[in-house]
Amino acid sequence: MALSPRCGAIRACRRVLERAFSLRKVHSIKDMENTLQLVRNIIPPLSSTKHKGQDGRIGVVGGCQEYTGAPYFAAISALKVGADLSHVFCASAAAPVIKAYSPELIVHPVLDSPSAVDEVEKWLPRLHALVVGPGLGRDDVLLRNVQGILEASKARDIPVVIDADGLWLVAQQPALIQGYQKAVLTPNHMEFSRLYDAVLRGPVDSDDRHGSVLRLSQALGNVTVVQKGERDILSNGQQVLVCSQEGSSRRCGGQGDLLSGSLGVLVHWALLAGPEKTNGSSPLLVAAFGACSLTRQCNHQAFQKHGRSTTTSDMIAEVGAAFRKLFET
Ligand SMILES: NC(=O)C1=CN([C@@H]2O[C@H](COP(=O)(O)OP(=O)(O)OC[C@H]3O[C@@H](n4cnc5c(N)ncnc54)[C@H](O)[C@@H]3O)[C@@H](O)[C@H]2O)[C@@H](O)CC1
Ligand SMILES: Nc1ncnc2c1ncn2[C@@H]1O[C@H](COP(=O)(O)OP(=O)(O)OP(=O)(O)O)[C@@H](O)[C@H]1O
Ligand SMILES: [Mg+2]
Repeated sequence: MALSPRCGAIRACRRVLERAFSLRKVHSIKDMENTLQLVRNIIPPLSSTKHKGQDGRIGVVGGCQEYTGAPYFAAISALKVGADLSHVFCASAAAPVIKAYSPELIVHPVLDSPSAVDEVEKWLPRLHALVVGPGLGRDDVLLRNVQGILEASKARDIPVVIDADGLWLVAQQPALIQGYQKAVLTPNHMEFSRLYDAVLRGPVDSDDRHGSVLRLSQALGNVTVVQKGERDILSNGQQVLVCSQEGSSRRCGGQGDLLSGSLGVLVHWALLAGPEKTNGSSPLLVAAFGACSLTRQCNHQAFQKHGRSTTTSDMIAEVGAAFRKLFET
């Protein structure tokens, strides 16, 4: 349908206003430092009176025949950031491989079983957060099971970070997370375009990344969205944050898995701390800002040592030092 000139002008005017609105929210270095302080506020103190599990029991749902690295990266990152226990719920073919990478992960070969939803549901009361999607693949049986796991998690009010092929599922069925206030989506460039197109029925305006993230979050009922990229743009439909922590130009696969695994723990910590500790800001946005900053700092530090040969394993080896530098200053 052709637009009347008046309608076109109104639309252009709206664009300018929206852009100005989102640009106002661009984070200055001072804002970045203030937000990092909020992340510091949500980190639970280490204490000799705590028992195993109190600082986080995280579940990663993903891992199939093709992809075993992604769920490993996410689950080990959760542990390295400070969770006490990290579970992986994966397809049976992936389980021995993931177990062999690390004795520190608890690996459940259940995702392709006919009773997958029940098997995972048994563990849900013991989990603080789920990270859904790293290395999940797009097999229909697995996706159907993950749909059931997401529904069961929502029914129990468990926070969920949705990444990678979990976002593929959400793009097919946005209703799955519509309005769920404890969901955080972490799309890369492609995943964001797919989601945006599915939910808003049109292409992303590449000149207006802030507005696009804001609109997607709003259209999903204020679900928190983290668009990863040269700068990470984060929104809960009300506020837009930008994370431009220095990283590097090295773009090896698996960095997003480090981010989603870290975020699983930080989401749990942020919700436990509550808005008093985040100065009224959304705890989930603060957690997401923390995970983005940490991932980029790991990338920066690993690149200093390894240059072009940097891999995600090198970044994971930097989690402890990067965490101290950003959050324990
Ligand atoms: N070692 C592993 O097991 C890994 C497995 N992975 C898994 O691989 C599966 C597919 O993930 P993909 O991320 O490939 O998802 P997609 O299949 O949606 O592909 C994303 C595509 O977007 C492209 N892209 C990324 N950023 C871009 C940008 N800024 N501009 C233009 N193009 C851009 C990438 O080159 C890639 O081809 C997921 O299950 C994921 O978890 C990845 O996490 C990487 C590591
Ligand atoms: N151009 C860039 N410059 C600097 N950092 C970037 C750039 N693109 C992505 N990143 C950072 O890399 C991390 C992972 O983002 P990326 O877009 O690679 O995710 P992904 O494609 O999901 O990764 P994965 O390979 O794990 O699936 C994020 O912390 C993001 O901030
Ligand atoms: Mg990814």
